Amino acid sequence: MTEKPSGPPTEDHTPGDFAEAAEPFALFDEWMADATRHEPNDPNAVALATVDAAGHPNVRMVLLKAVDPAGYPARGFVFFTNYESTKGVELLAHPYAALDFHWKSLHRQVRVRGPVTQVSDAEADAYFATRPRSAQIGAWASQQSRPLESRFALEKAVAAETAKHLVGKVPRPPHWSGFRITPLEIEFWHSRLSRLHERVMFKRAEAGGDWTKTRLYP
Ligand SMILES: Cc1cc2nc3c(=O)[nH]c(=O)nc-3n(C[C@H](O)[C@H](O)[C@H](O)COP(=O)(O)O)c2cc1C
Ligand SMILES: Cc1ncc(COP(=O)(O)O)c(CN)c1O
Repeated sequence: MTEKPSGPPTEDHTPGDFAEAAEPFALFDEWMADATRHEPNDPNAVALATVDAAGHPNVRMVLLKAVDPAGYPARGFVFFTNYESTKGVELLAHPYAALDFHWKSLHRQVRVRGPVTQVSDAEADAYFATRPRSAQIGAWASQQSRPLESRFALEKAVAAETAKHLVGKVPRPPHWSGFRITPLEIEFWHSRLSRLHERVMFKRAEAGGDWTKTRLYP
């Protein structure tokens, strides 16, 4: 396969030396803010890796909905899904995950690994309440990741749920909620010329612990 040029030289995409950062959360916020300005869509899209009961990896995209502010005990990365989906079942059985953000137009990648916890009902309710009504109905209608007989069967389920929730607020389905990944590792990657990329890994032994920072060969 011939390689297409991947845009302008990238030396200038990250002014300053991001290896100077003392801790990863502020740097992540900066990079997410840059992505929000530059990516054409879904700057918060992230690949989420889990493992199944056989120890086999699985990966799919989700949308990052929050990064906790400083001071939050299990400060981490939050997304929402159906707990009965494949990812939901895998995370409930083996609550450890990896994330991979790739902001193509910025030539940047951030990788995260850490233990996973369930968000509180209050957090899930608060986020669910912000979703468009049609997406709230969809959360009731979709048995995510289970076999669907036909598109018509889904449309019937949507119609039935719409009829059930004609008036008033749509409550959050009990099986629809969020997961929080509390990072013990965060790696920042920025492409440089000749594949001599910049990599900086932050690690800590436990949530709330001190970060160590290491440069890695590209
Ligand atoms: C850009 C993008 C963002 C997505 N965001 C979510 C999300 O936040 N939550 C979710 O449940 N599925 C999301 N999906 C769908 C998932 O990738 C996946 O198809 C679905 O959740 C089923 O995954 P599972 O069978 O591994 O549980 C997204 C898909 C794409 C392409
Ligand atoms: C099935 C599903 N659930 C949840 C989400 C999360 O995003 P939102 O809450 O904005 O719908 C997505 C985003 N594509 C999705 O596809």
